[in-house]
Amino acid sequence: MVNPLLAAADYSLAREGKCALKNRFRSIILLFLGVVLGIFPVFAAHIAMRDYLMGRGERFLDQTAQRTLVRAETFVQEAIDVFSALPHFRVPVCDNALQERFRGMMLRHSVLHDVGLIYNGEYMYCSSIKESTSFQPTSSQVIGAVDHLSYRAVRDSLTGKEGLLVQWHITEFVSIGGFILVENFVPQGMQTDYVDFYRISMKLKNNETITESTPVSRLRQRAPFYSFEPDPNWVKDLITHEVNSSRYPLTVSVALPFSAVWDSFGGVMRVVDGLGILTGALIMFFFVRMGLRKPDPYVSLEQAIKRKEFVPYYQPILDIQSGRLAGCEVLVRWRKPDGTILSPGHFIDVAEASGLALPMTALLMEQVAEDLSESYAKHPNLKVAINLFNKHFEDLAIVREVEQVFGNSGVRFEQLVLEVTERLPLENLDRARAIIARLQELGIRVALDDAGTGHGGFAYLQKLGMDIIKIDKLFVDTITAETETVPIIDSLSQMAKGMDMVVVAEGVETDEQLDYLRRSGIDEAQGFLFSPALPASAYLQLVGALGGKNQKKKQIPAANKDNVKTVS
Ligand SMILES: Nc1nc2c(ncn2[C@@H]2O[C@H](COP(=O)(O)O[C@H]3[C@@H](O)[C@H](n4cnc5c(=O)[nH]c(N)nc54)O[C@@H]3COP(=O)(O)O)[C@@H](O)[C@H]2O)c(=O)[nH]1
Repeated sequence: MVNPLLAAADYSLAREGKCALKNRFRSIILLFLGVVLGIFPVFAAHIAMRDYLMGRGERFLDQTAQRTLVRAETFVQEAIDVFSALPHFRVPVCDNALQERFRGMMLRHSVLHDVGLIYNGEYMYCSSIKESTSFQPTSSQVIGAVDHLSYRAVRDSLTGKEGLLVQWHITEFVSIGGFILVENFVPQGMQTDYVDFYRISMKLKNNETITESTPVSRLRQRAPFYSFEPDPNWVKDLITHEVNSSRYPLTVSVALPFSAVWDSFGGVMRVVDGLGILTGALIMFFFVRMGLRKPDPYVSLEQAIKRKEFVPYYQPILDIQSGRLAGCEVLVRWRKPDGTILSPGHFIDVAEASGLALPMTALLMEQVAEDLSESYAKHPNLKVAINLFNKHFEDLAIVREVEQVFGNSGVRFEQLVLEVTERLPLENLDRARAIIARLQELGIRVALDDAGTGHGGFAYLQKLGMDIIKIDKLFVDTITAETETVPIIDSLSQMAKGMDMVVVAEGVETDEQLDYLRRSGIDEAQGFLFSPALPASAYLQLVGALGGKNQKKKQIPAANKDNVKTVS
């Protein structure tokens, strides 16, 4: 049969393992987040910059298209203004006077490459330049916005120049024509980052191209004697923008390869990418650090005290001469919100070093009073031992605290034992003595814990005026079946008896140890042989079963055996 009390202790250890697993899971999640969130800024910076550059390219195209269209509209308007000044109500006679007039118009208006009469839309006679100019329509369709006006794309057959022919119709067959050179449409010398990359084309509304200016054609214009190898990439991945004229059947479309915009920002992009990588690395570093960092123990303890997560466990102490339950020692446990139970080894040193041990003890005392009041009021012979820290012996605060907590509780001062460890030296023995004396005045007993392990020894016992001495497990462990004598236990026992002190042995685990201790006259003992530290409910059950005033020989649950142990 498994001892249920030890099973409870095993369960606690299992919970501790579960807690470590949970922390590891948290670290893995944080590391994962670090990697994911760290990569994010690298892409985000790149995409944001791409969008910005795309917008910048589109703005440039829009401006260029608008400027080109305004320029073209101005030219066309100028030609129409010139024609409207002519007497167009009758077919003019091509005489010298008319030719002179056309010549004058052409010279005054640099926009016009030629002006003349057009017959049947085929050629220009009465031209301002020569007797007649023949031209080839490059557009199959004539487009007119107004009845007597029409527009068509043409090329001068003599010079090969492309242009827009604006015609003012006088009769069905005769019209006045103005030949505008489209090379003038495209704004020259635009100072932009992309001047050598964009394509600009002007179309009539029927989609007939009047003119198109490509990076290659512009370069040829600038340096006609060089042979250019057009960059095959310039037509790839084009950003295009189109604007339509509301006055004339004209459309301007501008296109720019995105790579041109991208390349012009190569330096900036490298900086942005670098910043993205840096930010990503910082985020990654932050999360990785968080993932690998253990929570600040001080902060954790402080929060745990506020949330009252420290709870008392009670290890039964037995009178090994009579077999009666003598009381218990309070051993702190950290009950985490997820139910994990941590033993003091995980936090007691930090609590002591940080000073948080004081509020932790205050919290424990309050809970002890709450847990035991009812039961201990019925069993005044039972004691409860509470461990104090060395810092408790620096001022009288502990006396006030004990009075406040237990003064009105069911646990009387006479039932209280306060333990002071010999392991750590007390700073000021006189002050400690005064504090102990005040506690004893109230009826509280004081025990020297871990006796024989520290440097205080006999001096502590004498100077501090202890009531109880607790022999450390270290010495109890040396007792085996073959042991005849353990000098330190025997001498401590004798000395204590001489000073009228009660002797308690700690960490009793075997029958042999129990026999030896009892033979040596040790009064009380605690240890896994009887029971580990128990939660309040289990201890109160035990008190209910064993703690009666007239206890006789009782059965004590064995810790390491399947049967039960009788202490006689
Ligand atoms: N100032 C305070 N110190 C405290 C408090 N609660 C505990 N402690 C000190 O922490 C140390 C570890 O305590 P814990 O893990 O609770 O271990 C105690 C017992 O569970 C253990 N024990 C008891 N019997 C046996 C046994 O038979 N075998 C075995 N292997 N271990 C056993 O010993 C510890 C009790 O030690 P002691 O206090 O010396 O009686 C420990 O130093 C505690 O003192 C607290 O509230 N305040």
